[in-house]
Amino acid sequence: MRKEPVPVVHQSQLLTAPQSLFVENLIAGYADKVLLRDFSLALPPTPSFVAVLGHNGAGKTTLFRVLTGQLPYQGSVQLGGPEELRTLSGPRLARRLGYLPQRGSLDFSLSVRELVVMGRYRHHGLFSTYKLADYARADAALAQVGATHLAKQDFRQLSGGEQQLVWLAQLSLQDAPLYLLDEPTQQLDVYHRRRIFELLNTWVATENKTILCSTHDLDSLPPLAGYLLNISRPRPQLVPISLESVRAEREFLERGPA
Ligand SMILES: Nc1ncnc2c1ncn2[C@@H]1O[C@H](COP(=O)(O)OP(=O)(O)OP(=O)(O)O)[C@@H](O)[C@H]1O
Repeated sequence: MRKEPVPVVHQSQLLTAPQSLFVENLIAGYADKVLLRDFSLALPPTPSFVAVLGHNGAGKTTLFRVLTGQLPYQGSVQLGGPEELRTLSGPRLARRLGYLPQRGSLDFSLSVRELVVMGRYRHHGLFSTYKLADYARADAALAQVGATHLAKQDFRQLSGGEQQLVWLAQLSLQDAPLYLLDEPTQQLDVYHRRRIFELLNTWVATENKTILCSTHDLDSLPPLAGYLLNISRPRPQLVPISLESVRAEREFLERGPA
C-alpha cells in the first residue's frame, strides 16, 4: 500500500512556492450561518492533489468562495505567496488560481472549441483574437478530456456531463499553479469519473499543479496519490489517500452531520 508522509509545512516556504496554500484561524460563512470556524490548513509547497470531503452543506463551496476572493473572511489566507488573499484581486489573483465552479452555464451560442480557447483569456483578453498556438492548446485540452468529437458543437446543446468535460478542458488552459474544482465529476459516468480523476493526478505529477477538488465520489479516490481533507470533521486535517483512510472518512460521513 502506498503511503505518503503527512506534510510538514513552514509558512516561510510560501515565499517560493506558487502551489502553496496557508490558511490560519479562518472564520467564514453567511450573515446567519458561520460554516468555517477556526479552520486552518497548510498545503505542502510541492504539487499535490487534495480531495475535499464533507456532508452536503458542510461548507466546501463556501471555502472555495473564500479562496477565490468572493467571500469576506476573518483570519489569514495566503495563496501562492506571502501576501494576504484579501489584498489580491483581478489578474493578480487569476495568475495564482484557476476555479471551476459547480455549475457553469452559457447565455449565448458558442462552439465548444471557442469556449475552450477562452481559457487563454488571461493572456489575450476574453474576446480577443486567439492565435493558432492557442487553438492547438484548446484541441490538446479537448483530447485530454476525451472530448475532441465535441469541438464543433454548440456548447449549449451538450449533455450535462459533456459540458463538464468542456469546462475542465477550458480550465486546463488557464496556466495557474493552483486549481480549485467544485465537484467536477458530479455529472459524469463511471468511466469519465475515473478518467478525470486520473487526469487531475497527471496535472499534479507532470504539470506541477496543486489541485483542491471537492467531491462526494469516494469510490474513485483510492487509486490516487494525494490527500483527503474532510471539512465535516471538527478539526479538518490532510490525510494521505489510501484504502483505509477513504474507508475511515466514509464511515465518518455515513454517521451523518454532527
Ligand atoms: N449566499 C448564501 N447565503 C446564505 N447561506 C448560503 C449562501 N450560500 C450557501 N449558503 C448555505 O451555506 C451552507 C454551505 O453551503 P456550501 O455550498 O458551501 O456547501 P457544500 O459543502 O459545498 O455542499 P454540497 O456538498 O451540497 O455542494 C448551505 O447550508 C447553504 O445553504
